[in-house]
Amino acid sequence: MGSKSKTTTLTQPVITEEVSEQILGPRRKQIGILGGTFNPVHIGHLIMAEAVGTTLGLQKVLFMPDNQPPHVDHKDAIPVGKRVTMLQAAIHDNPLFDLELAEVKRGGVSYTIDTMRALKKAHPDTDYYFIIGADMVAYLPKWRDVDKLLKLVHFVGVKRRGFAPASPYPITWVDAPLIDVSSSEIRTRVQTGQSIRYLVPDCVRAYIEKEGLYRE
Ligand SMILES: Nc1ncnc2c1ncn2[C@@H]1O[C@H](COP(=O)(O)OP(=O)(O)OP(=O)(O)O)[C@@H](O)[C@H]1O
Ligand SMILES: O=C(O)c1ccc[n+]([C@@H]2O[C@H](COP(=O)([O-])O)[C@@H](O)[C@H]2O)c1
Repeated sequence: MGSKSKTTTLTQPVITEEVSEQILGPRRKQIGILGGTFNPVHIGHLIMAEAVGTTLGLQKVLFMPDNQPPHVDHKDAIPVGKRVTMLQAAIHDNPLFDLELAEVKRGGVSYTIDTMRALKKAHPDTDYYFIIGADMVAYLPKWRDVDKLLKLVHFVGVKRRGFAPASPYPITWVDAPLIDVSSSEIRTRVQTGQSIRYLVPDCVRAYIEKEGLYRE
């Protein structure tokens, strides 16, 4: 007769999270941030955020619309409120996703270093994973104070057609479905009367139609 092994099933945590934090100090949070102009938000943004959040086991992925992007001519942009409305509608049914309005509230040009300094000061117990497409990875050397920014966030790269997944900086590449969609393509399609069904969530498509966005 072999000896019987005894299995114990724990139905209650041995110590509560509160007690654990008293002993070990505050538990660090792992939060993703997808910054962008979202003019408009499209399925590429949603799929990359879902892939990074679930692959890295992040507690949240925050979608952070910029007020004014640092590197592009902003004349074509629609009012920030409309970009935020579309973003809010697009992410509302995913519990992993949330909106971060720090840059909109601050106003002016949205340099990421300014934003991340403020967020780290407000949430010192959080590790931030700043998610960028391969086009932005290629552009990183031109970001303001990128060396200082690298000490505040982990950069997570997602591949994008036409851009090599390579960088002199320490980037964590996450394998996400390759989605060949861009906001500029959506704007052009609307302007030229082509369908954007399935390229943006239906609520976003309805809003673009109702508000008559991107026709000019
Ligand atoms: N299809 C995609 N695949 C991977 N990354 C993407 C994709 N679309 C956007 N991104 C990334 O998401 C972030 C925010 O992008 P943004 O809001 O500027 O959209 P965009 O499609 O690049 O816009 P535009 O065509 O107007 O330049 C950037 O880091 C960008 O690289
Ligand atoms: O800080 C910078 O110098 C900087 C330069 C280019 C882009 N960014 C950020 O990168 C994110 C994606 O930018 P964009 O223009 O592709 O939407 C967005 O959060 C921008 O604020 C930041």
